[in-house]
Amino acid sequence: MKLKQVIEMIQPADEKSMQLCRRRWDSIAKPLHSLGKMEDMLIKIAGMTKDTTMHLGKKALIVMCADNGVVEEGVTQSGQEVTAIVSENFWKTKATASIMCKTVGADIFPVDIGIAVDTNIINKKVAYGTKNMAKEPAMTKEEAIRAIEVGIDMVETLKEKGYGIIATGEMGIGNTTTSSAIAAILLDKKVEEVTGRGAGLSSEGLGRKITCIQKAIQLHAPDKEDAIDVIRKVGGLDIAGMTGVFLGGAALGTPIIIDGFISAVSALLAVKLCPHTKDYMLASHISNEPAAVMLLKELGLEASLVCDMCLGEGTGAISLYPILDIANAVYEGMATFDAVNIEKYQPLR
Ligand SMILES: Cc1cc2ncn([C@H]3O[C@H](COP(=O)(O)O)[C@@H](O)[C@H]3O)c2cc1C
Ligand SMILES: O=C(O)c1cccnc1
Repeated sequence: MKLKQVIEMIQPADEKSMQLCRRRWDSIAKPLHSLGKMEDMLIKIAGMTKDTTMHLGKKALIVMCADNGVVEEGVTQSGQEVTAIVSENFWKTKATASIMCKTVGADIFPVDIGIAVDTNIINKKVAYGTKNMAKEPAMTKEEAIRAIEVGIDMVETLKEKGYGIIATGEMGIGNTTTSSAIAAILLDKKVEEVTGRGAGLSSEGLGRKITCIQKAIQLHAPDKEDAIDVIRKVGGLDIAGMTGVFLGGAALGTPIIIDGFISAVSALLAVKLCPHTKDYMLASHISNEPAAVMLLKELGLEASLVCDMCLGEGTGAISLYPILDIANAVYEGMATFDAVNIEKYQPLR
């Protein structure tokens, strides 16, 4: 589906379904709201799917994998070749996210949306990596839109295959540099406030990373009000792809789980393109990268997990799946106040 068409399709979440879901939670024989965010998440999902019976179907993780030209500026601890190696390991259940997916009963879909070499994962390559944003725009406007549409199409395909909820993830050496650039622009923050060490960068490297991002922003002056302009000048194909996943989920009524810092940047870009997209997002954890909390605040979303993770790949997002399963088991299986014949619990004043 085309981006323009998808943006037109997106509607706010369904209030009626959320009310009914909340009523069901309140009728269950336990203190009101005693499962906290577990209850809130299911209520939000009911609004997304227009279904209070919580038939989520199969669970997926889409990992958008791409290289970033800016790596040649010495802003990462590892070399670019790591992107392809880890991305292919997702298929072999040898990368962290793939092992976690197997454990929680989710299927992983690694997508080559822009790795610098050919790979054996799902081929949706828009380019062999982006250009170096410190010298020229990372990509063209057409490439940015095509990458967003790859994300939209992935959601459409997975929905047709019976997947009812999708976690977002990414793999791309250098993508905390592109993410920090976008965060600085969208949040109107100083680059040093929103830039961290990514995958274990040295202090010297961190200094180079901050200077490089400042240079790129100064060079291209991205228009804060134009998400596509921001993506194309200082973004990445992986970030654009995840932005498309959020938009596709909102258009098709599929809940999409935000992972850490990089995924939250994509989520905010999607909200900039269409504000109602937020209704279809669940925040999972709070990444250790400095901008993660700021992005969730800007999105107006609260994460359920605090695990000090900062890995990416979707590891935080898929950690939410067992929690949702537990919540759903209680929601569907537990007796109501009427059934156990006790008065509804009223909190003491
Ligand atoms: C072996 C390895 C596996 C990873 N899995 C995720 N990332 C994470 O680190 C990268 C971003 O950090 P930076 O911007 O500093 O390169 C992304 O690929 C992200 O998914 C990894 C990084 C490495 C090195
Ligand atoms: O939170 C993230 O998404 C993250 C942080 C560090 C490295 N890679 C990903």
